[in-house]
Amino acid sequence: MSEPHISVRNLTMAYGSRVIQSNLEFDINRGDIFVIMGGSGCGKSTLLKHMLGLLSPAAGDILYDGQSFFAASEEQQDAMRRRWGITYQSGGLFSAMTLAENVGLPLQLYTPYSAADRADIIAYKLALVGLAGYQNYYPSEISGGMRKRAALARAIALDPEILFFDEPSAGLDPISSSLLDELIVQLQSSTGATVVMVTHELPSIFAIATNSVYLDATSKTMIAYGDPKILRDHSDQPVVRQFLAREASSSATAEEPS
Ligand SMILES: Nc1ncnc2c1ncn2[C@@H]1O[C@H](COP(=O)(O)OP(=O)(O)OP(=O)(O)O)[C@@H](O)[C@H]1O
Repeated sequence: MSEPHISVRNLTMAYGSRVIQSNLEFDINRGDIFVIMGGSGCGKSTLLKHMLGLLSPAAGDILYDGQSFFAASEEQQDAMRRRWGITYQSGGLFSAMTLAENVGLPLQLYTPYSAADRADIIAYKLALVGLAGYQNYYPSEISGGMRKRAALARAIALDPEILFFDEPSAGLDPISSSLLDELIVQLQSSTGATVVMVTHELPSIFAIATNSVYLDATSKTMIAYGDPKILRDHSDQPVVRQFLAREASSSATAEEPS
């Protein structure tokens, strides 16, 4: 079996002396659509920030293709980051820039492409997310679902090997949300990228996740790891089964199950 794309090794995360999660240990394989799950405040975003190298572990490490991120030099870390595409909950588009300028920004910053080549790549990436011809629109002129897709076009501008999402469908209606899910699956299969996402949305979790981890706020560690459909039916942890079997309609507002 090939080396895991991402390995979380004995990771403990803390803010000062307050431990959020400890002893996290799991792998994410190349091409997985991996979901970080758990109740409100359990540490999902904190884990994502560690994976992005924005926070340093209290203990443990995260390996990319077998290489430690936190033991790597700044130069090596930059090279690793260059292979990632990130979309944040808010979308994170620059409101004063057109979609073409937003998607073109990473190309301008990190590639030697000419303006004409960049324009071709921008058109291609916008078409991939269903926004062909929207180059000259500003974020405020398009819908929330379109803004999320534009942010995704920007995230894939540099052909990332890993795509990170923080609550990709937050604030979207169910139809836009399921369109975004379909798009994530399509992009994953056409690019072979590994996808890592934090989400509460059960429909998304069951529609697209190939693997997952469940972080428990009470015991402050992971209590489940695997395909969410299998965990829903067979986890030995009642709290995990309950989390995954709750009514889909309540998923947007669900708090941690007691
Ligand atoms: N910068 C910070 N400094 C101190 N504590 C923080 C900081 N950010 C988050 N926390 C705390 O860490 C815990 C985990 O937060 P985190 O945002 O990672 O959880 P989450 O699972 O993503 O939550 P949610 O599902 O509500 O978004 C929470 O108790 C939160 O209050």
